[in-house]
Order: sequence, then structure tokens, then C-alpha cells
Amino acid sequence: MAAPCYLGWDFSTQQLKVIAIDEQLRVIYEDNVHFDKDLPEFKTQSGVYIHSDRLTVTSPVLMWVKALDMILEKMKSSGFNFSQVRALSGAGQQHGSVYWKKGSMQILKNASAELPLHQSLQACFSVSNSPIWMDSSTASQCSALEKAVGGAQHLASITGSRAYERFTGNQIAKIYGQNPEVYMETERISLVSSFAASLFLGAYAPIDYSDGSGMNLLQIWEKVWSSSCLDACAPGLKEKLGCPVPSHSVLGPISPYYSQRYGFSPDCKVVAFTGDNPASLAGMRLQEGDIAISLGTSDTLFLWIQEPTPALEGHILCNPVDSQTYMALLCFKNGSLMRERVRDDCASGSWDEFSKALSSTVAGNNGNLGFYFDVMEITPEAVGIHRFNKDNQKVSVFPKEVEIRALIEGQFMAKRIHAEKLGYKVMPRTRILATGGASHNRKILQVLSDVFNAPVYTIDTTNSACLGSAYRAIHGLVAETNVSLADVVKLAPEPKLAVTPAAGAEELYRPLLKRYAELEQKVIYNPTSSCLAK
Ligand SMILES: Nc1ncnc2c1ncn2[C@@H]1O[C@H](COP(=O)(O)OP(=O)(O)O)[C@@H](O)[C@H]1O
Ligand SMILES: O=C(CO)[C@@H](O)[C@H](O)COP(=O)(O)O
Repeated sequence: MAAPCYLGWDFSTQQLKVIAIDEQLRVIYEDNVHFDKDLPEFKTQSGVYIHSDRLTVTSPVLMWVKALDMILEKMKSSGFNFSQVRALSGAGQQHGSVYWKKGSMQILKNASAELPLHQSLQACFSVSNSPIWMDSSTASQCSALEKAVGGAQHLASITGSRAYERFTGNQIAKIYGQNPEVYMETERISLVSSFAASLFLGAYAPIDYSDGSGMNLLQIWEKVWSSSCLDACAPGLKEKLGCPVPSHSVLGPISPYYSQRYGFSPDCKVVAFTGDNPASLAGMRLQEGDIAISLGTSDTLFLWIQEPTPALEGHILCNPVDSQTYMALLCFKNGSLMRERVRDDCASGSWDEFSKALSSTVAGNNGNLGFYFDVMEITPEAVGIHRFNKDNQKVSVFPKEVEIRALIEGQFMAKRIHAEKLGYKVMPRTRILATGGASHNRKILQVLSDVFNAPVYTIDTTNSACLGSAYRAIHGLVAETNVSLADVVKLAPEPKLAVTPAAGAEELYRPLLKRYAELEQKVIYNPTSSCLAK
């Protein structure tokens, strides 16, 4: 009999990725489908549609289904032995939502193994373009929700976050408000993660506590839906969401569709899917005191936290690997796509040239600082490009190499400043665990290390959400017997030291961090004034 293995999936913004690991936790297969490149018929840019109002951002739900068909066919052609898979789990970009039309459950359950799944599911979605995390079109729904529950801080105390435009409750409220008939014909609303789990389960998969904490709907302490939040968003919402479950739950066996079409064992278990950042926390085996920085489409920073205090900035999510604890998360919308834009403008579209520019400029950039927000940022709420010389005077352009360093230093200074605002302190034993596409780039990691004055570690794959999902698949099989994820993955390779801070980094960046924080106040979005920083 073939050796058992476990699959971890990641339905992220730009790609669908998969990793298979064996019982020794070694990666034995890794693949991806890139939405723009491999599925050009959907005409997405970086996996998304930005609508004409520049606020609404969606992705076609059938693209995600077709990507799954495509990656499974690729695995099959490569000779991947699906019968070895004992369990699978996965992750999805957080906050995005999928709307299943009445009657879809039956179609999902009875999908013919003769057809690719996207053909059977064509008519299943009442909203064909799913709102995703980049959307910022729900300001009025956010105000209404905060008002309904007694204010922003009160909402944060219940759900872990004040109202955020991308959070799913506000997205659902918008759909209900604009198209009540579409809402009424929807029998189930999934997150991207629970939607992806549903595809494997052949039935509607529940939302897990951790990804469910990114909706402004879940009481993160009691782990039940908040009736006041549900009622403020849309009628009859509780039934459409189903009951939330612990993130380690085994949801059931894989749908017969996969056994018949690809040769999966009918005993292969589907473990609850979660958000991509929670899955990365599992994949990087984050420990208390560590700081994780993901440099994917979005940049995120997250921490393992025992006793959180939800505030007006940042998010508290239920911890995906330990239901008694939490994770704190900050999200920065202008991540890789912003870096790609500056790379294209200043480094002829080449990461090599971009890295050389970082090497050819001095740490601290001779006092030149920049804020780079092509789209309205989440942390802090600000938009536009703002450059300042060493005397804090606004300037309209920087030389190309200065621009590149200002971008990277600025992005990491913002992360440190906002992590410190959350109460996080960089200690002598602090480890930064970096992941995501840009963590391939050692020159970028060096700036990260210098700005935080802490060593940066990486794991073998930048797809930590996939790896974490594969770990979670194994953990799901034993979690009910009180085995921790840490026990399950104790033999996995330790994160490796990638870079250490340069001598004098703390002395250099301390005053710059102070200046950056002061200048940030000047560029913060003020809806009543069209002129931003003076
Ligand atoms: N060498 C590199 N230097 C900097 N950024 C890189 C490099 N290689 C890839 N990237 C960035 O990684 C991003 C994709 O990261 P990834 O974590 O796969 O994103 P997601 O999970 O959101 O789809 C790309 O948008 C690209 O800008
Ligand atoms: O909105 C958030 C977290 O709150 C984003 O981090 C999404 O989860 C998208 O993830 P990536 O595709 O960038 O990894």
C-alpha cells in the first residue's frame, strides 16, 4: 500500500496552491494555478476585478471552482496518487463571501464525476462575483453596524474588531440592502475558506471559529454568532451561515465525486478550512513572543496572544490551533501589488534590479521617507503617495533607488509602529517569521530585520498557508484526543535564520520611526479635506 499523505490547499487572492506532505512532514508535492495566467478567460487582474467606483473589488466564484478542476487535473497528469491522501484541509483569503442559490446543496452533492466541477456548479451562485478582502465599498454599512451595537469599541469588544469594510457582515448587509431578492434566493453564505471546504465535502461546510472572527459577526469569547450583529446586517442570517465550529473539526469524508473522478479513498477526511493568515500561523509553528509577517498580495503581521484586548485598530481572531487562545492581526492592503508597481516604474520590472537598488542605497535612506498607498490603506486609513525629505518637506519625486528604499523602509516602519501600538514590544529574543511571495527576496528581508532590529527566519516554503493546512489536516485526525498541533508537528524542520540586523540598526531607525509616526498623522485620510499632507 502507498505511504499515507496529507493535502493542504490555499485559495488565495492571486492563485490556488496545494502542498502534499508525507507522515514525516516532508513536502512531496507542490503546485499552483495562477488565476490571471492560467485562467485568462476570466480576465482578472491579480485575481480580482476592481469596479469603476474603485471601491468595489470582487472575484468570479466560478474561477475558483475551475482553478480547482485545473489543479486536480495537473496533479493527475503528473501521476499523483490520490488514494494515499488520508486527510486534507485548506485555507482561503479571509473575509470574502460566496452566495449559494437555493437548491445548490443538491447539485453539489450529486455532481457527476464525468464532468469538471465548474460545469455542474455553473448555476449555483446567486452572486457570481464574490466580494473579497480588497473591497472598501461598505462604509455606510459599517457605520450602521457600529451604531446598532453601541459604538466601534463595543463592536470590537464583542467581535474582536471595529467595523471594517471588507469584513463579511458588512458585505452581506450591502448585498441585502442593494439586492434583497438576491439575498432571499441565497440558501447559504460561505467564506472563501468554507466554500472551498464545501467543494471537497459535497455539502455545505461550516465556518470555523478563526476565519469566522473576520466577519464582525462572531462573539469571539463565546464562539457563537452575535444576534445583535446578525440582526443589524440582514434578516434570517443565522440560518444562512450555519453553526460555526472549532477550526480542528473533521467535517466528514471527501465527496464520492473525488473518489470516482480522481481515485481518492472514500475514507479521506476533510478537516475544516480556515483563513490564510490563521493557516500560516499553523504552518510557521508560531510561538508566543514570535512575530509573523506575511508578504503576500496583502502584507499582514500577526501574533499568538493569550489575553487579548480588542481595540479600535487591528483584529483579534480566535486562534486556529488552540481554541483557548487568540491571534492578533494587522492587515496592510498595499503589499505586493504596490511593490510590483514601484518595481515596474523604477526597476524595469525586475526583482533583481529592485534588490540591487536596495543594496546600493544606505539604511535610513539619508532621511528620505515615503508613504505608498495606491489604494486606500487599512492600517492606517490613508491613500496616495507622499514623499518627505530629511527636513520633513514634501517632495514630488525621488531618484529611482531612493524611491525603492523609501517604499520598503516605509512599509516595514509602518508595521513596527502599528505592532507597537497594539502593545507588542521587540525583545532581545524576538524572532520574526517571514512568509509569502516577497519573503523570497533576501534584500527585502534585510530591511525588515534592520527596521525591527530582530533576526528574520523563514521556512522552506513561502506557502505557509498550504503547509499549515496540511499540518492541520493531520492534527484534525487526533485533535479530539487532546493532542496539540505542536505535538503533531514537533518533527517538522525548524524555521531557518535568513538574516540578522546590521550593527547600529536600532540607533539608526529609532528616530526615523518617530518621524515616520509623526508624518503618518499628516497623511491620514481626512474625508472633509481634499488636500492631504501639507
Ligand atoms: N523575488 C521577489 N521579490 C519581491 N516580491 C516577490 C518576489 N517573488 C514574488 N513576489 C511577490 O509575491 C506575490 C505573491 O505572493 P503570494 O504569497 O503567493 O500571494 P497570495 O498568497 O496572496 O496569492 C506577488 O504578487 C509578487 O509581487
Ligand atoms: O484581509 C486580509 C486579512 O485580514 C488578507 O490578508 C486576506 O486574507 C488576503 O490574503 P493574501 O491573499 O494576501 O494572502
